[in-house]
Amino acid sequence: MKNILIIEDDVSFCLMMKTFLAKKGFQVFSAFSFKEATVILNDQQIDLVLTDVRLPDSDGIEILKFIKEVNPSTQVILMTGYTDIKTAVNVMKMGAFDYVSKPINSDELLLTINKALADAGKTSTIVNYEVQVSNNQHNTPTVSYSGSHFIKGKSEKSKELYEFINVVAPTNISVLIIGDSGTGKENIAYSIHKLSKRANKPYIAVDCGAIPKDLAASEFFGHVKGSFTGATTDKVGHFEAASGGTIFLDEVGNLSYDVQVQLLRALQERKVKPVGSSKEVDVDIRIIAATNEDLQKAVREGDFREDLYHRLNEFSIQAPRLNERGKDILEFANFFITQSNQELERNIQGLSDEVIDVFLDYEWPGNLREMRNIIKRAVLLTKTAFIEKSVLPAEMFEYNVLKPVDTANHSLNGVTPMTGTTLQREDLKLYSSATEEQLIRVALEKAKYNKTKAAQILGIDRKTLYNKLKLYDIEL
Ligand SMILES: Nc1ncnc2c1ncn2[C@@H]1O[C@H](COP(=O)(O)OP(=O)(O)OP(=O)(O)O)[C@@H](O)[C@H]1O
Repeated sequence: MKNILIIEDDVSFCLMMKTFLAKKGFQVFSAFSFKEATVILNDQQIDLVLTDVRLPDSDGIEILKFIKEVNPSTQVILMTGYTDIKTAVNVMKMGAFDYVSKPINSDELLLTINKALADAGKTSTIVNYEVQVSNNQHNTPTVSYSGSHFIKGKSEKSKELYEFINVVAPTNISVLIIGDSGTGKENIAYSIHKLSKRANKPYIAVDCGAIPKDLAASEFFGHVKGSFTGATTDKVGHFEAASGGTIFLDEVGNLSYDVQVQLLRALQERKVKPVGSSKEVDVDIRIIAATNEDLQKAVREGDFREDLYHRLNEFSIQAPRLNERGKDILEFANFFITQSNQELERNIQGLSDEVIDVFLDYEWPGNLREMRNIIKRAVLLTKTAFIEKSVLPAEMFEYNVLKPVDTANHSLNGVTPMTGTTLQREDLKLYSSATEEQLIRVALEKAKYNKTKAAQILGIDRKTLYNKLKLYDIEL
């Protein structure tokens, strides 16, 4: 039986989830604060932690750091409202498995938990590579990758991206893929490998954020039996395993300084020495790295070695954000609908016209990963043939209220009504309390602290606004 720890300060919600997961056959522990959680994490062998991103005494980043210190193989899933998506994405960069948006849908949660548990312990993936170029129902060229397919897109940004991929792939030069989380960097790396001369040799993807500092040398270079406590057998490292092929270093900015030194040496000398061994092993690898951090800044601040940076960045590719890919957005949406239909055995036909507008208008801060998650959830909840607005998460509408106002079309004191309608009175009720507080603060700011105007912006009456100011202890 797998052990799950829920960390959530909303007591009734926490208990509700506890009951739900216990019914699904898990052994469930719960904590209402970070402090309580640390006691449980120290005492119990926890397979998966389901945690709110924001707790009274801590936040997602601190929680993840602690968990990874106590037990690096514990999977972490974050629960988040819109205002915390940025934090959730940061925590994912540091090794959390995924995030689920509030309000939580139980089926979606269960799917994510099962996936995380099935994935536990993997810091690298060896991919089977049978590339086929095929056509999906939208006539978009796709490349097969571990049984699923990928879309290239037809927008200018997408064309430019694949031009770069095609140019650099046949060479042996190191590529640094830079881009926000969820933009498809891993897919780009794999496409380069597949189009290279090494296509029939191993492709090994290493999540640098998930490797504990102390084990990094052994993970990369291997070890011999008995070289340290726990080294009960010889182990081949990722470099040796990838020899002849490609190694993909995801989240390369997360490597500790010591490991950066060792990595640089291995890249320069093309030899590695397993921990505890006196023999060096020749390795022939092509290296592709990815980052969603500003590595140049990290270099300036002394956190990332300049020589390694240049070694990795012989050629750089910028992964475009989803909202820069124009009409490709709808192709990606159809692709994820087909994928979710298969996964969930549904038969959703597409997006309603209204949802198409929402999708084209939305910022997609979590890029392709966010779209995949939103569509999976919508496919699960949709009872009709087409996905309607009612099954989209509230954050897709909140986003337009909260995002900076930068075009002339915005009205009503800077609040952007979604798809041409004004923010409805009921809308505020959909939000979780943390988001609601944030919305109120933003509205007040936009209204220059004029309460009547702020109430108008929020679509509530002044009395309700006063009550909420009191509720959230907002002083003006
Ligand atoms: N071209 C594509 N077509 C269809 N799906 C894609 C494509 N590229 C990426 N995806 C999907 O989008 C999601 C995010 O992709 P991926 O993990 O490659 O992003 P990433 O930029 O590496 O993210 P992170 O920075 O968080 O590691 C995955 O579910 C992936 O399957």
